[in-house]
Amino acid sequence: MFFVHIGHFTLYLVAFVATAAAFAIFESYRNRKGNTSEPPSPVRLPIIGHLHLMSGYQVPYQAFTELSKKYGNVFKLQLGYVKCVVINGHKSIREALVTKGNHFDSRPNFERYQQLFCALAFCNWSTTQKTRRDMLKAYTFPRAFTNRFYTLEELIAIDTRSVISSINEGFLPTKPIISRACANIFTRHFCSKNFDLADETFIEMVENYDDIFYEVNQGYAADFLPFLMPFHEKNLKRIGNLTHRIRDFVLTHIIGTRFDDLDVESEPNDYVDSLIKHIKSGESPELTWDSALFALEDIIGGHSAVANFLVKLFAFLAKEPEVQINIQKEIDRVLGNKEVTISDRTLLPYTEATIFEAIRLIASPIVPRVANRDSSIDGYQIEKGTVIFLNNYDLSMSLDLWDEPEKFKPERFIRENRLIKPDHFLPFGGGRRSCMGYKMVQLLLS
Ligand code: HEM
Repeated sequence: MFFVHIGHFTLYLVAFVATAAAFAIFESYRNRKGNTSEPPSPVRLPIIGHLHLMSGYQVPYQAFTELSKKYGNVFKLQLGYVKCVVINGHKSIREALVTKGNHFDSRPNFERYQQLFCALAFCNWSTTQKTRRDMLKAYTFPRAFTNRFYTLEELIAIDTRSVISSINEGFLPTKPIISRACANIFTRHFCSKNFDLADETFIEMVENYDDIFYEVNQGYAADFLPFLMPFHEKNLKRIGNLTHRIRDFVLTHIIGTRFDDLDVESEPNDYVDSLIKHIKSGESPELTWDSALFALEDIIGGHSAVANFLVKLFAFLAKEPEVQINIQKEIDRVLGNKEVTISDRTLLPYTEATIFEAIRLIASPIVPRVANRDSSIDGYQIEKGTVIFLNNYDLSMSLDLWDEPEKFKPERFIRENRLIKPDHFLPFGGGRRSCMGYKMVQLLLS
């Protein structure tokens, strides 16, 4: 009887071990395709998955950095209904942005973004997106010492003088003045349209953009758990209304009769001309007037990014009197009493380094990507459709990459009186979806 019992027990044990082994083999087979395996992942909760791991941090990217200490550079998170992979570390981030940039060039399809005009930044990669980017390049990356460059230099100088005189007159708070000046530089540069900075309709347009910019930068649990979206309905309606107000402004005060008036044979004067010319001459790929307007609205909205950055830059400088003195000394030494213009940028490495340092510390996130096919990063398998978070915060703040990363030290970007940009400094992303405005940011901020 005892032996019979032992026999049954042994049989159960063998069956259990065999089942467990089969399961383990199945899991490992499921996790391995070729020589890649699935990225590690923390234990997840039902429905919310790993969303709870984001709580207690100012920004999710701080949570990603903490998790990377336990799970390594590439790990998997289930954020509500959305399958995500977080990528940390210079080598892996470069692999996703550059080496396999064409595998990770799509953007997440969050319902909230559909309500905002994110035509350029939140669409998937396509020939239309490539064309829109190519068309923009002439304006966002004006070649040095060309007519377009000098025109931009002149209009930046005019609006900068107006900001300085408003500040000298004690006009406070400064953010609205800076935002309006930046918006006017953008409307003049991309649309050849100058506005009176005190014009009520123009001011309303600038405020609407600022509101939308704030909204785009918020992360909602509802992005990952769409059943929560009804709780945001009122706010989304409000934001939707702002986008309509901006469309009205663009059509009435910027486009007017330009679409009908443009002679397709003529050279485009600005970005609006380029868009209209493309549509009217039926160039390929086809661009609808609606999507062209979205792209235009998106690019005018770039002024909010610059204005918000400038305000943060001034806040850093207010806390760093030493840096202010160094900048002033550099300008006095190099330019004397001459007004600083964008052509002088390269002569002022310390001033440029201050801008880099502020950009590093702000560490704005790289807009999430989506894998457009089954691929891999650092040997880990990434499934098509996975949302990819590239942890730029880690690159900007890592103790391994920067000396005293919490401190504001522009001199870290200078070697032998020359500006240097380390390879791991990627504040504008990289590859085919990199920031379209980074050159303008550098020109405007200097
Ligand atoms: C300090 C200011 C700015 C920062 C830190 C910044 C940073 C970024 C980053 C990290 C991305 C994502 C890149 C990637 O996925 O690899 C991006 C995308 C983009 N940025 Fe900026 N940006 C700034 C200002 C601007 C301005 C002024 C403009 C417009 C003139 C602009 C236009 C764009 C566009 C159109 C995209 C989407 C490109 C695409 O998806 O194809 N940005 N930006």
